[in-house]
Amino acid sequence: MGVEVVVEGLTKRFGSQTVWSDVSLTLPAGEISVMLGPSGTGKSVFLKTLIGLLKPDAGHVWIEGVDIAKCSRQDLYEIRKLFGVLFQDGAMFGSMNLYDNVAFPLREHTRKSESEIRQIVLERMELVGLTGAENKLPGEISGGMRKRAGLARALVLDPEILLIDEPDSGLDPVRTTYINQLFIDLNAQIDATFLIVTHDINTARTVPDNIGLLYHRHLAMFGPREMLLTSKEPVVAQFLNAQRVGPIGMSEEKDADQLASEEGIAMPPLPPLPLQIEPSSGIPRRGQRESGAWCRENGVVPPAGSFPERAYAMSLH
Ligand SMILES: Nc1ncnc2c1ncn2[C@@H]1O[C@H](COP(=O)(O)OP(=O)(O)OP(=O)(O)O)[C@@H](O)[C@H]1O
Repeated sequence: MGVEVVVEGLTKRFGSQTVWSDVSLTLPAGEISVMLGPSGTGKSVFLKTLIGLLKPDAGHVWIEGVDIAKCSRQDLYEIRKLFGVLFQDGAMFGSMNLYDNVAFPLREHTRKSESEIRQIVLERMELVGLTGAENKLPGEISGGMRKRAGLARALVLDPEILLIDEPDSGLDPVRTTYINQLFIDLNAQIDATFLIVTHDINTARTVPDNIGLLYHRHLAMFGPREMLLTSKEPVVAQFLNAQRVGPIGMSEEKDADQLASEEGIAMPPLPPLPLQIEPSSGIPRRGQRESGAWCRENGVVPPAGSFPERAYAMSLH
């Protein structure tokens, strides 16, 4: 089972620029969370701070009783072994074939024999659908394959926490759907805690158990998927439904004139809530909740046409 990540009052500055301040959230163990936010709001900086590559100016990141923000180098080294990280471009070594790229963390961080390494590498490559591509160089394969190779490499040390930065950037919609299904299936299989940074609204609406939104130097909201998808909070509703009307402008916040010009233009109604993607095995993930459960428990009526209505209609036939 993955481990919980507790973030408390986290603040990060570069010189006089505050990237975000007072960010508090808990990534529940074994669940999938997605972090959204307009460009430049510090999503990548947030991932790097969680893994201790960047030091926050204030706050804590608690993992298994250790505060990443303040711990010793030795503790950080140990805690990092819990993480698997997939960077945007897969971050492959260009001169090594995929096999050697995927084997790299095992050769660096373990004393496993080459035959043990071979078994793990081939298993992980099979998991991400790259069997047969072991001898290819990163430059010889597509962006989608590079991402999957990066994922195989992030998985070789059996991570408890997977941080994934924009897995869908540069991928076509079909490949994005495949990689999203892969995340759901992986989560079902390895039970790690996932945090995915994405700009893809469809991914955010259908993949995670929880959604967070960074906006204007703070965490606007973090919580269960259905909570954010039904939220009428203007920033959240605008972002999750990709609308132009709302407080978010082309370059961050809209100014008073822009907002005044939108007065009287109502936000369009929320679209129906989609079903969450299920594992292809048909066996529910450990952290999976029934679609509509959050809405029911919190007395929220989902927008017309959402999953519960459909499920209800189907159960009548
Ligand atoms: N090492 C650094 N030194 C100084 N400033 C930095 C550093 N890393 C990031 N920044 C700044 O922090 C801000 C947030 O950057 P970050 O890459 O985290 O944004 P993002 O939300 O991931 O953006 P995008 O969605 O466009 O990838 C930016 O203004 C960036 O210029």
